Amino acid sequence: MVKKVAGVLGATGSVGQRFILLLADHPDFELKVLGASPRSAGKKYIDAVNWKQTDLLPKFAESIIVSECTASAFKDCDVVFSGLDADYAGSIEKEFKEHGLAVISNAKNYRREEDVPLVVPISNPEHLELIETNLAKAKKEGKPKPGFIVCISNCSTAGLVAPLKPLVEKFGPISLLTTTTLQAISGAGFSPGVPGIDVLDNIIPYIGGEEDKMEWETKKILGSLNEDKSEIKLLSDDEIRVSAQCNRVAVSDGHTECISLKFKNQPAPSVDEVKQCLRDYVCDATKLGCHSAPKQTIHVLEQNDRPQPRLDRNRDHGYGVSVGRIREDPVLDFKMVVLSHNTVIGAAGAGILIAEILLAKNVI
Ligand SMILES: NC(=O)C1=CN([C@@H]2O[C@H](COP(=O)(O)OP(=O)(O)OC[C@H]3O[C@@H](n4cnc5c(N)ncnc54)[C@H](OP(=O)(O)O)[C@@H]3O)[C@@H](O)[C@H]2O)C=CC1
Ligand SMILES: N[C@@H](CC(=O)OP(=O)(O)O)C(=O)O
Repeated sequence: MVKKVAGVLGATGSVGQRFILLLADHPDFELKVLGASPRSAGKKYIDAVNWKQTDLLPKFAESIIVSECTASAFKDCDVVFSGLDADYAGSIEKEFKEHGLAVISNAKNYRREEDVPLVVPISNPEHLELIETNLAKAKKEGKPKPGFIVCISNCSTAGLVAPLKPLVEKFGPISLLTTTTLQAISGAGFSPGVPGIDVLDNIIPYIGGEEDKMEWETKKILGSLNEDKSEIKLLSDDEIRVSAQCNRVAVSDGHTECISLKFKNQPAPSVDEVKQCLRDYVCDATKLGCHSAPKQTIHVLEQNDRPQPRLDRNRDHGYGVSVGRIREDPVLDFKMVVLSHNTVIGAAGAGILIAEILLAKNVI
């Protein structure tokens, strides 16, 4: 198969660097165009980037000349992944969409737009049907293939919804949900990033905007498409109440979340039924045979002291989510600890898995 041409916006950042690692030797995509700020544009990637990954910079990327983030520089791309700073993503991604490009974005700017799917690929890939509906409509009207934006969720939201989706599918709605996060420093990006003096020997009990994003995005991701697949109906505050508290901790990669939940339907299932439901869940990307899809979507861990970021974040190459300490909660029904790799299934990996799903459906 001829590989699709891919580009990465924000290629020098925390998410951008992860895209480069995950797209090296990818069977479906060939990464040809890298974009970053005017400070980096015109330089060889190796000279523009401050590489911070524990894996070495892949050779193929070293000598690519960094482009400015303009649609003309990316015009030959079948898909453009964005890891842009949100201060700049809004206008750049809009221009790309208007030029007919397919953009899969990590930035928050368009997540709340009605015609933009907000997708965690292991949880709600069906929301991508919104894009298919728009493309079919344009085709029927004899218009050229339109560009589009798909948004990836906030990285903590991705970990949160991963166990919720199978539970809701099997046991019905969740009415109350609380989460307390312990978030890795790579989540704060590299420009400038969290200063060592702030985070070492410390916990920072505030991440700007994060709690609101988790509380809102969960309602869109768990919402459903209307009958003609043209709109996503968010869950209302009456259907689910979500409360998030977010903390930054001195972990390099991997967001941990302590969650508690209550089902609407009572009596609630047993702990064993909850565990079995999570173990049995197979995400659509795995069923479709997507290259990066996790073999096991949710890893249910039985050891009392797991999951731990350093030990568990790379399960299924970071595309799988770990859930441990599943037990009854004396206030709500259950509590558990969830761990997800914030720059893989919470960011770049999610973008690649979305692209693989869109490719399987002939959208890109
Ligand atoms: N890190 C994470 O775990 C997650 C991040 N996100 C989101 O993904 C996006 C990227 O995050 P992250 O990688 O952490 O951020 P970084 O700060 O590490 O990287 C930002 C990128 O944006 C580029 N940039 C900055 N200014 C401009 C400009 N004027 N024009 C074009 N490009 C510019 C930078 O290029 P240069 O190096 O040249 O300055 C860099 O490549 C953000 O929107 C973030 O909120 C979402 C989920 C998880
Ligand atoms: N705020 C997240 C990462 C992020 O940038 O999220 P968002 O794309 O929702 O702003 C973190 O600090 O770990």
